[in-house]
Amino acid sequence: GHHWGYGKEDGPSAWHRQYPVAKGNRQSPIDIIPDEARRDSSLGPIFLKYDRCTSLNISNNGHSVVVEFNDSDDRSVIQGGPLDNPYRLKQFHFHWGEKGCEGSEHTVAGVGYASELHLVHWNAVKYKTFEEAATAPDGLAVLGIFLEVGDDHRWLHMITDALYMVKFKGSSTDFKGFNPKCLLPSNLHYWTYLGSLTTPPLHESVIWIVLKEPIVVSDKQLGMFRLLQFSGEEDGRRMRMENNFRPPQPLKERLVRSSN
Ligand SMILES: CCCCCNS(=O)(=O)c1cc(S(N)(=O)=O)ccc1C(=O)O
Ligand SMILES: [Zn+2]
Repeated sequence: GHHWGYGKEDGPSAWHRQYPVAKGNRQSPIDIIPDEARRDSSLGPIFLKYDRCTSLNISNNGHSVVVEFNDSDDRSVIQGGPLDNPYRLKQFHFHWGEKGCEGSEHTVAGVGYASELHLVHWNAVKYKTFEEAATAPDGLAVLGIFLEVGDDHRWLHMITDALYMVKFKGSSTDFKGFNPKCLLPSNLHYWTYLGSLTTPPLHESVIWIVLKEPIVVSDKQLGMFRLLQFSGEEDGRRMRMENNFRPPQPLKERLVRSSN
């Protein structure tokens, strides 16, 4: 149908037809140029208070694999840095390529990583629901973490071991007790800028916080993500889930700031 995807006909270059904001002034991702980012001493550290986080399920939504969290209270929040309020963790998901040199959404001085993890948070102080926050200019805060290929990641297997249960679009399974703190790099230095969702509806509602230090995962672990399918179990054509990333968008009048 006329649903969006990552193929030739329904991919990022076509999204503007149904989502004109795709050509807006604060679209994501972007190419981050470290030398042009403004070091801002007023930017404090970010704090991830995930200790009481409650993961619920892992699912294949036809675009990525998503782990959802209980966001009915402030049990798991991100705060500090560029944020004026604590933002509640709602879900995390990944974007990846078919080979190691591309797959991330943000790039750094033109260089892509093999994958990018997005932890999506929403401003429950100012907005009553996630849906309302998702359309507000300061409604969402997404923490982006680059994945590069190297040794096995000691905790990522908890996710890759579950992927066979969500191979097809629309599948979901319980996924309790997972704390995404285990997916963070040792150093939380970041770049931050005002942007958007990187998938339709592309709302310009995201304060992006992109960590400078990637985490390391093995090609075998990344390969498990490529066993997922964009398509449903009954769909005739098999569609391997890979290259589910939007390319960098024009920076326009924006400034990227850097924590120390
Ligand atoms: C009310 C409409 C909200 C749609 C966005 N939902 S989301 O969880 O923030 C999201 C963010 C992103 S992204 N890459 O963080 O902008 C990708 C997918 C989704 C999703 O819908 O699964
Ligand atoms: Zn994303």
